[in-house]
Amino acid sequence: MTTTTDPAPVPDLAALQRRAAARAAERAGGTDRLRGHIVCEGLVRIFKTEGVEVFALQGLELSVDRGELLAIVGASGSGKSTLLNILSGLDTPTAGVARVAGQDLLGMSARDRLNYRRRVVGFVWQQTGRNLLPYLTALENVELPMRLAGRRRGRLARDRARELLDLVGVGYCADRRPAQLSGGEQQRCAVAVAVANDPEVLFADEPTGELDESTAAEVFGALRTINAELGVTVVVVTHDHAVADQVRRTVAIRDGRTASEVRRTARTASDGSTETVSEEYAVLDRSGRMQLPAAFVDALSLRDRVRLNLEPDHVEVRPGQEASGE
Ligand SMILES: Nc1ncnc2c1ncn2[C@@H]1O[C@H](COP(=O)(O)OP(=O)(O)OP(=O)(O)O)[C@@H](O)[C@H]1O
Repeated sequence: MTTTTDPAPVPDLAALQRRAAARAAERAGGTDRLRGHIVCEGLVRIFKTEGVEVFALQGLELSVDRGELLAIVGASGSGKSTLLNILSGLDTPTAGVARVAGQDLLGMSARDRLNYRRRVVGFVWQQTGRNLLPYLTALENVELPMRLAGRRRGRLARDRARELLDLVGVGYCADRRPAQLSGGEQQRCAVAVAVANDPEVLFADEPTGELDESTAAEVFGALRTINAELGVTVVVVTHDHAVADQVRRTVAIRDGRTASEVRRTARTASDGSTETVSEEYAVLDRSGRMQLPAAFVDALSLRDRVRLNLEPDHVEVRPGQEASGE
């Protein structure tokens, strides 16, 4: 439904669900796989502090399909937050390509960036206090971004806010302030706030980091619902294995690069039950560079250089020291 004052048609929940179905159909056709809803190519971010340069991202490659639910993992300092800050429009990369929903994040004007942050992407941060305003009720918190963007007002905003709180399972919290909610309830409200303006992509930085296991599962369930019901592409940075194990693809970042990824597929076992098969891949960039898993490097004490042999169906990597020892 649209009011005469609204500049653009505002979809209701049913329309968003239809849009999600259309996106799923488009995905099945494979066009998005080629384009990528989120694309990073050779992404570099250098921080300069007191004359010292820190390479937080060193040529990171990433492609995420429209409607995907992706987890990003990595040790502390590997560059996860730097990546998320860039993708959510809070920070600008030093070099490379970063494109989200067709928008080039390097060439954006300040005005485009504001619009991008209000309408194209939503975020949920680890610190619950960063997601919700303490003096507003849950319902008012969800309404606020709609009012700020001028997208929905009055009754329309209120009804939509209630729908979203219901969708993430915290409709009963509508009239409470954040201090009257548990950590998990606050984060589920934060998910509703983040999707209030129908973003294309939702970024969540450690959204379950401060929660116990069962509460974390509820918050992750809310992200999953948003992904499945509304077709929003969701990227979650997490240390939580329970979260990382539940998504189809987990990308691991090491030293500012995408090092490896785990893909999970469902398979029917011989007894008819469904089992999940996980396969780990190293990520190869456009120049043919890849990182060997740290465990492989340690197991064979690989260092400095390795020997490569091309075999008919694989590439062999052997310690380079053998040659000097001969
Ligand atoms: N504003 C900044 N100024 C200088 N260095 C920074 C800045 N932000 C990040 N870094 C450095 O960049 C690297 C990557 O940091 P980042 O916060 O992205 O890692 P992370 O994987 O998110 O870590 P954590 O899991 O601990 O949050 C680190 O070496 C960090 O010290």
